[in-house]
Amino acid sequence: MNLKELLDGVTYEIVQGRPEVEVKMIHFDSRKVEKGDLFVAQKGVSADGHEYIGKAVAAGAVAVVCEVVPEELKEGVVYVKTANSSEALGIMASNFYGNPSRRMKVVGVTGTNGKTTTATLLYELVRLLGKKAGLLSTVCNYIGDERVHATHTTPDAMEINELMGRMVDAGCEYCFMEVSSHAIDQRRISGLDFDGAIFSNITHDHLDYHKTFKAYIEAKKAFFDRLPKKAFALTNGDDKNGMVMLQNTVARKYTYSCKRMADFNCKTLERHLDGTLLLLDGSEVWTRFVGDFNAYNLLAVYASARLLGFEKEELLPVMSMLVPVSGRFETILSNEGVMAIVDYAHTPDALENVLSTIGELKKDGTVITVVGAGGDRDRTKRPEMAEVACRLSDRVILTSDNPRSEEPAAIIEDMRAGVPEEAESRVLAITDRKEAIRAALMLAKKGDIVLVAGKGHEDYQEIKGVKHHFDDKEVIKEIFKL
Ligand SMILES: CC(=O)N[C@H]1[C@@H](OP(=O)(O)OP(=O)(O)OC[C@H]2O[C@@H](n3ccc(=O)[nH]c3=O)[C@H](O)[C@@H]2O)O[C@H](CO)[C@@H](O)[C@@H]1O[C@H](C)C(=O)N[C@@H](C)C(=O)N[C@H](CCC(=O)O)C(=O)O
Ligand SMILES: Nc1ncnc2c1ncn2[C@@H]1O[C@H](COP(=O)(O)OP(=O)(O)OP(=O)(O)O)[C@@H](O)[C@H]1O
Ligand SMILES: N[C@H](CCC[C@H](N)C(=O)O)C(=O)O
Ligand SMILES: [Mg+2]
Repeated sequence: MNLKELLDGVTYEIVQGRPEVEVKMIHFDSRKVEKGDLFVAQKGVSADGHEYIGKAVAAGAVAVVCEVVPEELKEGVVYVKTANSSEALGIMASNFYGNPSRRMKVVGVTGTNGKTTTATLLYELVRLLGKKAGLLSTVCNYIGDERVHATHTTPDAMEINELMGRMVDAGCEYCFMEVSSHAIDQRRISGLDFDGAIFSNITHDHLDYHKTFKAYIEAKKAFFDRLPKKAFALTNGDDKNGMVMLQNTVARKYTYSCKRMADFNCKTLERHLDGTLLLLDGSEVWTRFVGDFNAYNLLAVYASARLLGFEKEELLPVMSMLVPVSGRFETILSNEGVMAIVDYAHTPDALENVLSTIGELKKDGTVITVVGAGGDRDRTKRPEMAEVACRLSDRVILTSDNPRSEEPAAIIEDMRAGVPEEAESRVLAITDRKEAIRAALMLAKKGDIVLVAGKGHEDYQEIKGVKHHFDDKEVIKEIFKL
């Protein structure tokens, strides 16, 4: 494709050369550039791509898109200046792959918690209704039935469009995707043609990246601000910041709520450990999901499907067929009657929701929580997570999550700061996650519940740059001898 076609929709200025040059591939990492490629220089968190323009050109780049043009220009290379390279990259990535998002109904889900659940259930729902669909999510990406390994919650702009292009080729009519706040801020989604956006909730997370809660809200809101008129903007009316998302959008605005008047409503009628009876849009529906927070996810799924044009009568029976996503409130019962629950709760709010749910549903017996916090991520959530765990469980074992580049013991110390004095005797710290899980399961007696939180579906533990195989469910089954 030639550079001029690629730049369609981008505001730019040609500083040197002619835009008719043929481009083989687009890269934003100089280390991947080969002869005939285009290099896009963007400012990142730890580096600035502009410093690698020389390397990219030396590797054979025929064109460079950047915000600041280098002082020395190499002859024969086209230099393009634009105000925001990441924004330009999104648009060019879409053009490069033939704008696949315009050829499907694309719905994005944003929010601190519930993105994977909501996006995955929408994907499952339309497939149960006989439609072909794709999914971009934390756990796994899907092109119809085909699984594609996921490295991010929202992939980079090139990968998004490459995957969407394959979805279109496979005949997918729908694409559901998680939209992380990092992705919005880094413009990984710019250039995409959305048909709908869903906001689940916003609570404490990612302050390492966004710095303030206000900036975190603004990042999420920017997704709604940039929606086209034809799209629906569906927000959680019960979240404190739900209406903020709709303030400046030109999209069609809708709300969902379990507590007040809204366009779509739901009420929990009965709570059980194996499911929940809901009053959804005025009709009783049995669902295989546990926890009031899942009523919100299911309501968002139902409302979105209605806004995509599906009828209530065809939707309700299928809502009962949906099953939980891997690593979200998954229960494993031992032969001795101890129940382990694996859940991906890795924020204070998620932990609070899951533990409150367990508290409401358990009969007698105690609750033991095994929890850690990720390294190289928001430090300020660590003591809050420990506080919630202590408040809502009888015993707590603090352990490692993905320490990444940090010292596991130091992360546990950060968590310890949130342990109230009264709870100290109920808290243990065991750095080795497997030993921590083993200790909790050994302490538990018949009727007790052990929550293993934070890693859910993950099948690895990242320590100092190396991903070691680790799977909470596998470990539990091994210790339970199942
Ligand atoms: C903090 C963050 O989000 N970083 C993402 C970002 O990288 P970065 O900004 O650190 O890049 P950088 O290293 O500063 O480099 C800046 C630029 O120079 C280029 N460069 C760099 C070195 C070089 O030799 N040559 C070169 O050209 C880089 O390619 C880049 O374009 O852009 C990269 C490419 O898109 C991402 O892979 C990377 O994700 C990192 C690995 C990551 O861990 N991200 C997490 C925090 C994340 O994105 N999480 C969210 C989910 C969060 C949630 O809601 O739970 C997600 O969507 O997955
Ligand atoms: N609607 C919700 N509100 C609050 N907590 C939720 C909600 N849905 C799920 N949770 C909790 O959050 C955890 C993560 O859920 P899920 O994977 O759906 O969220 P996510 O937004 O995709 O997370 P990530 O940011 O890591 O991609 C669940 O295991 C559960 O503990
Ligand atoms: N998408 C989230 C996942 C966190 C999962 C938890 N296990 C951790 O490693 O902190 C993040 O990158 O912040
Ligand atoms: Mg997710």
